[in-house]
Amino acid sequence: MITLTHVHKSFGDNHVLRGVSLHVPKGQSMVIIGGSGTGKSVTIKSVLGLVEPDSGRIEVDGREVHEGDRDAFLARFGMLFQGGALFDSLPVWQNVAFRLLRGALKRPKEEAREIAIDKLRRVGLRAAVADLFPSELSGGMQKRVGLARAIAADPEIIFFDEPTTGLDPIMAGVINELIREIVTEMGATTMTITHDMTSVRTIADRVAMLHDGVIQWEGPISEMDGADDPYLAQFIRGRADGPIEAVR
Ligand SMILES: Nc1ncnc2c1ncn2[C@@H]1O[C@H](COP(=O)(O)OP(=O)(O)OP(=O)(O)O)[C@@H](O)[C@H]1O
Repeated sequence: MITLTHVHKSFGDNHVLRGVSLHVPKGQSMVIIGGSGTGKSVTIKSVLGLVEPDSGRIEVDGREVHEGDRDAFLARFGMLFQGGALFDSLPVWQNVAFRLLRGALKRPKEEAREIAIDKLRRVGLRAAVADLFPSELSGGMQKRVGLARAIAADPEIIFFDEPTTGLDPIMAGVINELIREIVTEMGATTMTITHDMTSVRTIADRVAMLHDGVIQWEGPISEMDGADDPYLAQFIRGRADGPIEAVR
């Protein structure tokens, strides 16, 4: 499980996180929503230890993220980056097996390739795709490859950063369904950032809305539509009128 307690982070005079407290129970899928620039990425980077908070605590399974061995800590995470973030110079299978070919999770090359092909199949891609290069794939296929890479090392914790950005609505739906299935079958603890309300409804067990540097609302997806928080209501219905200032 992941617990953030009163986390603050500023960049110069930009006070982004102003006391974020959030608990992600083990095996649950937490989706973080909120306007552009509200600090969703900064929150996730803080959990990964890529951004150091100015104050507050972040614990994974009761342990401060900055304590202990960094390699062993990062080996527990999988990450699907915004835009796929594949290496153009590497064939697909080496992208998928990237972390199995080096570092704490290193395996023999043949085994790493087999795992990559197995994960590609899991996300609906045939084995022949393994030897293509990312530039030869459509955006939807690249997203699947990114997903296969995120799950390659069977991580306990997975982060999804805008998993459907740039995809058409049907492909976005396919990726959302795939993420939900995989998360359920792996029993992974996940945090997802998205602006896509369809993703929220497909992927989330719980939803947290970040606004003005704090978690404005948090609860199970089943309670989201009926919640009487005016900020949440405005955001999920995409209304220009409400307490959140829309800059036009
Ligand atoms: N390394 C950094 N240095 C300086 N400012 C930063 C840095 N990282 C983030 N910020 C600032 O922190 C704020 C929050 O950024 P963040 O990327 O977390 O927003 P977000 O909620 O993920 O937005 P979006 O939905 O647009 O991706 C922004 O104002 C951004 O400029």
